Amino acid sequence: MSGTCSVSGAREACLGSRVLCVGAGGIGCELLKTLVLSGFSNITVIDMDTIEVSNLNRQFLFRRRHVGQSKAKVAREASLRINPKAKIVAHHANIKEDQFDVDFFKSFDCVLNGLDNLEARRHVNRMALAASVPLVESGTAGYRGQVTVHIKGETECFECQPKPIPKKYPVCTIRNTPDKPIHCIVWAKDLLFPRLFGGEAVGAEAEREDEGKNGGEDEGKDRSDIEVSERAEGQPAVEYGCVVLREVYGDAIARLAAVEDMWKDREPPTPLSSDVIAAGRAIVQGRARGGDDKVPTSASLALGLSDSHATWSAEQSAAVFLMAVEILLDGHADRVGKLGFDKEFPLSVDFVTAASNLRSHCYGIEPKSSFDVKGMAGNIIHAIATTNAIISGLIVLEAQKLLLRGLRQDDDGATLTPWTTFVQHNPTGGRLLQRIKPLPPNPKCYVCSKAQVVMEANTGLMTLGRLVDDVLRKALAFAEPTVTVGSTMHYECGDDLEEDERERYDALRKRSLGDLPGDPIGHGSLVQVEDFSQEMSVELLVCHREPREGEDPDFFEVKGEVKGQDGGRGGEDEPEGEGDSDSDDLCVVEEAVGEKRKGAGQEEPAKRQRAS
Ligand SMILES: Nc1ncnc2c1ncn2[C@@H]1O[C@H](COP(=O)(O)OP(=O)(O)OP(=O)(O)O)[C@@H](O)[C@H]1O
Ligand SMILES: [Zn+2]
Repeated sequence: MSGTCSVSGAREACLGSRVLCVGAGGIGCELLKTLVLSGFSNITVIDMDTIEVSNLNRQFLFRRRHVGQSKAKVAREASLRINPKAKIVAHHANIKEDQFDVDFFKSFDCVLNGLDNLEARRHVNRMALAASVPLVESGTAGYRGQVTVHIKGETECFECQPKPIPKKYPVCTIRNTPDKPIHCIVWAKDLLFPRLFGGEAVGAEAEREDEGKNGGEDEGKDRSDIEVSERAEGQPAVEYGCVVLREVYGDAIARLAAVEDMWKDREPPTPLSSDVIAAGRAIVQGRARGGDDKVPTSASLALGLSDSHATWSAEQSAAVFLMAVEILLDGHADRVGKLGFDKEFPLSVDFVTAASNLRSHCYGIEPKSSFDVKGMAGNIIHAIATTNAIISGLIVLEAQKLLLRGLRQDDDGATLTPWTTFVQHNPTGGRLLQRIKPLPPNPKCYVCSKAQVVMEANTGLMTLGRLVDDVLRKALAFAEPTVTVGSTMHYECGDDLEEDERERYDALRKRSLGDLPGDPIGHGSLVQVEDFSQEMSVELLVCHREPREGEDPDFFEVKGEVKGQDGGRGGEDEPEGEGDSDSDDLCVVEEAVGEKRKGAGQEEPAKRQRAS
């Protein structure tokens, strides 16, 4: 073929292109449907998950009879029914597995993402770069969504811009000075619930302010320090629940309120009155008992509080609290000590709703319904099928342009320009979609431009293990990092290591950077980090410094373009959705926004344009 070809010929070739779809969830299902309806005939789909009942409302390739089956496989069958001529390959697997190596990615003409987590997105970004295959990335959060196009050397990669980090709350706000419902919810979920029913460390949301210390040997140590008596031998669960209420909401809050310094600029909390506790107990004791001995699945339903959108009075909250304590301690005795909050476990939602609302009551904060609490505690942004459908249409449009670009060399390019498109929540000027030109690659990006990464740390304290786990894997998203300084290889991983090598690396992991044999890592060290699975390498410049006052002694800061990705600082924005007039059915907790909207480019267009 010469430099030109007919439009219809190009179109046909475009539709025959090899397309890789990663994810067969909310976006993935819509995407597969749109691809086959548009005539695409050579599709590979990967998803590691099985179908759940909660997927059925929007992942319409799936039916109730498919619950428990592979999403990728069922999505393939359903798409084949739409277009039986298409060739569709399905993998029920994690995209990070070794079988999906760079050669695998090279076998496609474009990659289309319908993922829901940053880790997988970053991995696919690196694989697509290594394979020089264009990537169309997408994400939705409720009514919002975006599609971005990543072409190596031409547009920014997925990791060129720092992504918003998940919101963490200062632990002192959570423990002592809450002023928003979410603070009380995080307290109930991450501190009180584990204290009474779990053996787990506090969850991810209530973090120390001196971040960077979330992991390593200390994990599990940072338990709830809520002081509460143990249940006495033979003590009825409801009586014990009353003791907890008195100690945690009465005595502890009275002690806190007496610390005058704390309340100079804010209202002190009011301890929970014994009347409220007594009224709660009376409601529980007066409830109509069912004839059978079955353990109730829900405390609120057992008390006749069936409207999940209603907010309970303080007395009702006390009743649900006591009821949940009774059912959990007596009905689930075998699991006590191991229970964690789970948005699908109604008793934990009941408990957290009641416990957080009682705390809100003491602090003069508005109460929330169990529906709201479930969303906020479970970090749910309710997915909206229409947004997924719009986004999928846009992905296919961008994919078609990308593929045609390779085929129609006679085109002047104008119609085939890739766009970053945002689906807006509050359309400006009547426009639902807003598009901007993709930015060029960021020369400071360590992923696509090989820029150096600077890490500040206390090299006398930081262990090799922490460097590998928290810096390289977590903050920099390496899958299988190898660490070399000068001529010394300090660390490598992989399944093919000999036993003695593994032992040697395990021993080295415990040593501090400054104490590594051969070429220790100290101020000014240049560390070569390579990941053969991602075909990626970076040079890490280490700057030793002592911790600042009040800082975690084992801090680290990764500087340059990756700042904001170390789970460290920033992100002081107000929680989105909170206080929004339309937040009723859109429970947005910023943790979830951080995760979901990190999807692809996710800043509002106006902000990005200013930045560019
Ligand atoms: N590393 C991965 N490899 C393969 N598939 C992945 C990977 N990470 C995420 N996915 C898939 O991406 C899809 C994302 O879809 P979606 O956001 O609709 O999530 P969901 O789990 O189906 O729904 P929800 O989280 O809202 O209940 C999921 O089906 C998930 O299994
Ligand atoms: Zn980049």
